[in-house]
Amino acid sequence: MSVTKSVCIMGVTGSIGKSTAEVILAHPDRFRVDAVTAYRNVPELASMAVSLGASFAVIADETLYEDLKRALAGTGIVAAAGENALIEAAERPSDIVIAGIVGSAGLRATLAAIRRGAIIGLANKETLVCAGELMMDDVKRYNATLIPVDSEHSAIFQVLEDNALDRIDRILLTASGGPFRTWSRDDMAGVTREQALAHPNWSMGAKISIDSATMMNKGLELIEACRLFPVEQNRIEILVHPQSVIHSMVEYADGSVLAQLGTPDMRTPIAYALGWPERLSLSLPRLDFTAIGQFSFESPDEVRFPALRLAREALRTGGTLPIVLNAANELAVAAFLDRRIGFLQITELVEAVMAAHPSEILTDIDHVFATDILARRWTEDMIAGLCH
Ligand SMILES: NC(=O)C1=CN([C@@H]2O[C@H](COP(=O)(O)OP(=O)(O)OC[C@H]3O[C@@H](n4cnc5c(N)ncnc54)[C@H](OP(=O)(O)O)[C@@H]3O)[C@@H](O)[C@H]2O)C=CC1
Ligand SMILES: CC(=O)[C@@H](O)[C@H](O)COP(=O)(O)O
Ligand SMILES: [Mn+2]
Repeated sequence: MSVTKSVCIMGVTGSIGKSTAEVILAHPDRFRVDAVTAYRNVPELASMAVSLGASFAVIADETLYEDLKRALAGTGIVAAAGENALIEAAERPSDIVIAGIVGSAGLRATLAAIRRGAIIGLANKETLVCAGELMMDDVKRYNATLIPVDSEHSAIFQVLEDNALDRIDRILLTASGGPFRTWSRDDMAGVTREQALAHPNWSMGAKISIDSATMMNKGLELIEACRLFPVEQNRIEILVHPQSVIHSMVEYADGSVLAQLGTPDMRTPIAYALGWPERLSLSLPRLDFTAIGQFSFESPDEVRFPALRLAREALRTGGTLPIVLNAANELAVAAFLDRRIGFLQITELVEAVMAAHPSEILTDIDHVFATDILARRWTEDMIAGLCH
């Protein structure tokens, strides 16, 4: 007989948040939702809080507190707002916190969940890029459990044998290649927001969709993998696999390669994290191998996709450089989505900000937040310079 687990969903109005809600609603006997959070989308937050039967709902933008209170009037759900309320949501004694906020904005709340020893289903990869080593230290210190939700890292986690890190020869981190996998740099120069948002296999939020198009997503995932599974950087290979069916693979010392496969649907890794250490049942379409016909593989092209080279450089250099890479990328992607800069300028900006600001040794978590703020300022100045 399984116990009912309580869940906090950070970023419930987003793509990960909604997929999490679907898995939970399909298993009403297994889960109870305690807290839900969003940034600015009050109507969706209120409606999801009600349909999920949550007790506590947080809107991160403080100016929207009264709107949320009004939207929840008569429901018995407590409304709260602001960064401290996000932390409060993560600190409430739920069994599992799904970290589904986008960007480094999710870091304080994820740390709060770690520091109370929670089980965290981590989708919010930018937190590991910015503060990975400090986060992993805290996971150990506070006896927390981090279950990766990012599909590739979930795959690696699922095929990782106990205490096997020293018997791993290679981790093969698969990449779809994004919508411009076969495009030349010249052709990429003119792509529109709509073309860049149209991922060939996955339906996701705007920021990660653009990251997939520049392949910065794979760069961030490389850093994420090094933090979660501490093997040397050169043992992690990025492998382009346009079908997105093999979600990643681990090659062991005896030459055996273990892979996790599935349809490209985030409900599978989310269900794995929610159910862990058990597997939940999910009634999703199954893989039809004869319909797929063939799997193909390619090497990544770091010339057409410089984000891969930049992420490797940030990882190799370490210190504050991954924070600078991430902050510059977050702002550059937002500027592209606002049609203020072109597609190729996203990685050009990241490279310029990284080059202009040498890395420092990372001291503590306050240093992470201070660097994030500074790097955002530098990037904003560069974007303003480009747009005039
Ligand atoms: N989508 C996917 O399939 C996958 C996503 N991921 C990772 O998961 C994370 C979430 O991605 P995704 O769901 O696509 O993103 P979405 O943009 O769809 O959703 C983001 C969520 O975070 C909230 N949010 C945004 N900014 C802030 C902020 N400053 N403070 C607090 N909350 C905020 C949004 O609220 P509001 O709606 O009010 O703006 C929304 O609930 C990302 O880190 C992404 O890289 C990883 C693998 C797959
Ligand atoms: C679903 C998921 O995990 C995404 O991170 C996905 O990997 C994006 O696809 P790319 O392989 O194109 O980056
Ligand atoms: Mn991924």
